[in-house]
Amino acid sequence: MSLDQNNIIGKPEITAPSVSGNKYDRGWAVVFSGPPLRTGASRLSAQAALSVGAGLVTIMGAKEALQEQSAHVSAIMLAERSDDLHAIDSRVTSLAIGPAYGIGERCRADVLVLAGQGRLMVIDADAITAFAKSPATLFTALHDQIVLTPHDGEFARLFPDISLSDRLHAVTAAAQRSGAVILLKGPQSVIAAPDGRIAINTHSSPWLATAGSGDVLTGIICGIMAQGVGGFRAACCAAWLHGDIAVRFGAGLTADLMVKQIPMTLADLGPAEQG
Ligand SMILES: NC(=O)C1=CN([C@@H]2O[C@H](COP(=O)(O)OP(=O)(O)OC[C@H]3O[C@@H](n4cnc5c(N)ncnc54)[C@H](O)[C@@H]3O)[C@@H](O)[C@H]2O)[C@@H](O)CC1
Ligand SMILES: Nc1ncnc2c1ncn2[C@@H]1O[C@H](COP(=O)(O)OP(=O)(O)O)[C@@H](O)[C@H]1O
Repeated sequence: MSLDQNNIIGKPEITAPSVSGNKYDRGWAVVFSGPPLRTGASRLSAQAALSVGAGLVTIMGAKEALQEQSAHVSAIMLAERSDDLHAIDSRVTSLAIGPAYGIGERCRADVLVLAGQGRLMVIDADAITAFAKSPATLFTALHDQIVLTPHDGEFARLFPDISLSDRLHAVTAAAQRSGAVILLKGPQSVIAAPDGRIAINTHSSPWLATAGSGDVLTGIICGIMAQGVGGFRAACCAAWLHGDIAVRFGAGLTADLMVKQIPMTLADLGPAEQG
């Protein structure tokens, strides 16, 4: 990934798997499932994470939710969550929580425990909204390898006093306050890190604005992170790739189709270096 003098994100590079490597070398992403009848969003995230190159992807959730997930996925693994989220396998390299997760106390507790593990992580959707009344509690648990991916409504819930009239300023202030990377979604998504780095993705199309699109973005970030890419860079690369899918596809794009387009988008990033 490159940035020009205006901090506009350029085409990312991908690293090909090593000839002697195995799937664990490409990382292991865990995506948290929503409850029964709300499992689709996390499934989109998990499918995107796998397609973008994570070596393994697990959907973790309650047994009833996994029974629903199991009717739809094959390569993605399913794991029943235990009450103690500290017990997640130490080989897991990235986490994603939020898409259709529910916004109750369980969500807040889970986010805080997971954020405290120091892993690369994406916090999206309900996992943002759940902290609307207590953003400071969330911020105390965050670190600079966590990416928050709010749309404007979610941003206003966490940062009600930060005006979105100047989006670059708003995202910079939010990253500094939260201690995490902020990816503010929109026609031109803006990404800022707590250390002051900032980037803008202009490679996009309005066809990206469709239900579940943000859930796919969350999965792309998590899948890139799984492979060892840090939070800011993973967010920038993912925003470009997500936009590229829509630029190529145009009319009729749906979130399900976005996942299927990921290999085509990656194929055009070559020639890949061997990792
Ligand atoms: N296939 C699925 O299962 C899908 C599940 N989804 C889940 O549905 C839940 C609700 O997500 P939503 O984002 O729809 O709703 P939110 O709960 O975030 O609230 C939507 C409201 O936020 C405000 N808002 C302000 N700016 C906005 C913007 N740029 N985009 C959207 N809303 C904006 C509007 O008042 C809007 O009515 C999340 O858990 C999400 O993950 C959605 O991602 C859609 C697809
Ligand atoms: N007008 C637009 N042009 C380009 N991209 C857009 C536009 N509006 C929204 N997007 C993108 O579409 C995605 C919508 O995500 P989100 O609001 O989380 O939807 P959902 O909750 O349905 O998944 C984001 O990646 C955002 O950047």
